[in-house]
Amino acid sequence: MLRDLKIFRRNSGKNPTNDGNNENLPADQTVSSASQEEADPSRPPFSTIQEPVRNRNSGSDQETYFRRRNQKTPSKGHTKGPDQFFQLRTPEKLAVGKGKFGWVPKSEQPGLTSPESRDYSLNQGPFQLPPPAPLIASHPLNIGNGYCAATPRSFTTGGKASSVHSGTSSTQSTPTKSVTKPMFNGVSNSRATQCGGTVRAMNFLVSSKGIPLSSAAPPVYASAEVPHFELKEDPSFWMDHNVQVVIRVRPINNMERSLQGYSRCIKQESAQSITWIGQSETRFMFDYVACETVNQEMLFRVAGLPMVENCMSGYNSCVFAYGQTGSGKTHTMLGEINDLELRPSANRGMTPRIFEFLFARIKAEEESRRDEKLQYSCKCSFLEIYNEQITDLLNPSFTNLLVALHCHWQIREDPRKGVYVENLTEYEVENVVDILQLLIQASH
Ligand SMILES: Nc1ncnc2c1ncn2[C@@H]1O[C@H](COP(=O)(O)OP(=O)(O)OP(=O)(O)O)[C@@H](O)[C@H]1O
Repeated sequence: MLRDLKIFRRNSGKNPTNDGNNENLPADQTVSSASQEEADPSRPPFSTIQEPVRNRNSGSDQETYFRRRNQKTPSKGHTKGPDQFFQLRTPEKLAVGKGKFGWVPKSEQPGLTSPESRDYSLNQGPFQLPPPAPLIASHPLNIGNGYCAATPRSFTTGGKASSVHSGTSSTQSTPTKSVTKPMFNGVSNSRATQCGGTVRAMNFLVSSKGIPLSSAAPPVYASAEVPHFELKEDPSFWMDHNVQVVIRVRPINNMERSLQGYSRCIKQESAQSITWIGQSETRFMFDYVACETVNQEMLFRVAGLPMVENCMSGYNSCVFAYGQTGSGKTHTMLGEINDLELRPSANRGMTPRIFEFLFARIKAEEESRRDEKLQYSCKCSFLEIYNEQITDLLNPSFTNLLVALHCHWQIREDPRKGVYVENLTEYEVENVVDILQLLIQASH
C-alpha cells in the first residue's frame, strides 16, 4: 500500500478539505471557535503552544502568529505477542508482507469481506459522505481492540456464577487489581486465550467483587447479527477527563468464521460496556465501546474531533492504539489512505481525518483573525522510542538498523518549549497529504 502511494505531492497547495463537502470539516466555524473559547480556564495549558512569535511575513513586532510545535512521539513495539494463539492471528498477517509499521496493502489482504474492505470509491466522487454503515449480518463481533490510554473502569467477576459489578466511573482511577480468575480459562492480563471455540481477547484484569447475574451456564453468543449501538458525540470528550478509553470491536474475518462459525466470546449491551462470556461473565465498562457497525467517520467524530479542538484550545493531545495483532489498530488509526487528495476513502482512519480537520480549523482560524495577521506554523516530526532509545525516523541518515542504533537523541524539557527531543528532524507541513507523506517516508 505504501509503495503504491505515488499520488502524494508535498505542498501541493491544494487543500482537500476546503471544498465544503468533506464530512470532517467544521460545519460551522463559530461552533469550533466557541468550543475553543469554552475551554476550561482552570486547566493550565501545557507549555507547548500559543507562543507568540514574530510574524514571518510582515516582520512587524505587533503582528504575531502562534507557532505550533508538533511533538508527536509515536512509539511502536517491534515485537508481537506470542504466536501460540494462532487463530487470533488473521490470515492476512501470515500471508503478506508488511511495511515497517505493519501496514498491509489492501490489495494484498485476502479473505476480508467486511463492508469496511469494500471499495466504495466506485460510487463516490471526491469528498462525498461515506455510505451508511450497514448492519453487518455476516460478521459477528469477535475481537476487542482499542486505542486506549488507561486501564478500564472497575469491573468485577465472581467465581462460578456469572457476575458483574461496576465500580468507579472514572477512567483516571486504576481499578482494583485483585483478581479472581474464572474457572478454567480466566481472562488474563494482556493475553488472549483460546477455549471452547471462542476467541478471547480482552486485555484487562478483573477484580474479585461481584454481583451474580445468573447462576446458569454462560451462553455462547453465536448469532449472525449483532446489535448496533450509537455512539454519542460529546464535545466535552477531552474537557471532562484527561484520559479516555475507547474500545473498538472489529468484524470477524473469513478465517475466524470458517474456524469457529459465529461463536464469539464477547457480547455488547451498550455503547459503554462489553461483556466477556466466560465461565463467569465479566462486564467491562469504558468511555466508549464502538461496535463493529460503527464506521470510521463516527469514530473520528467521537474520539478524534474533540482532540483537535483540545489542541486548538492550547492543550496537548495524544492518541495511541493498543491491541493484539490483527485486532484493527492500523485500520482504525490509518485505514485506507489512497487518493486522499482527490478521492478520500470513506474508510480512511483517524489520522487522516484528524489532520484534515486540524488544517481546516487552522485555516478557519486564520481567516477569522485575518486582521491580527494570525498565522500558524505546523511542523511534523516522527520518532520511534524502542528499548528506551529514540530514533529519528525522518533523518536522512537513517538508512538501516545499524545506523539507527547509533542515532540517539535526548528527551529534554524546556520551561518555554515543554518536552522535546533534541535535534529531531522537523518538516513544515501544510495539509494532511504532507503529514501522510512523512508518515510513509518514516515507515520505510
Ligand atoms: N473495524 C474493522 N472493520 C473492518 N475490517 C477491519 C476492522 N478492523 C480491522 N479490520 C481488518 O482486520 C485486519 C487486521 O487489522 P489491522 O491490520 O488494522 O490490525 P493491527 O491491529 O494493526 O495488526 P498488527 O498489530 O498485526 O499490525 C485488516 O484486514 C483490517 O482491514
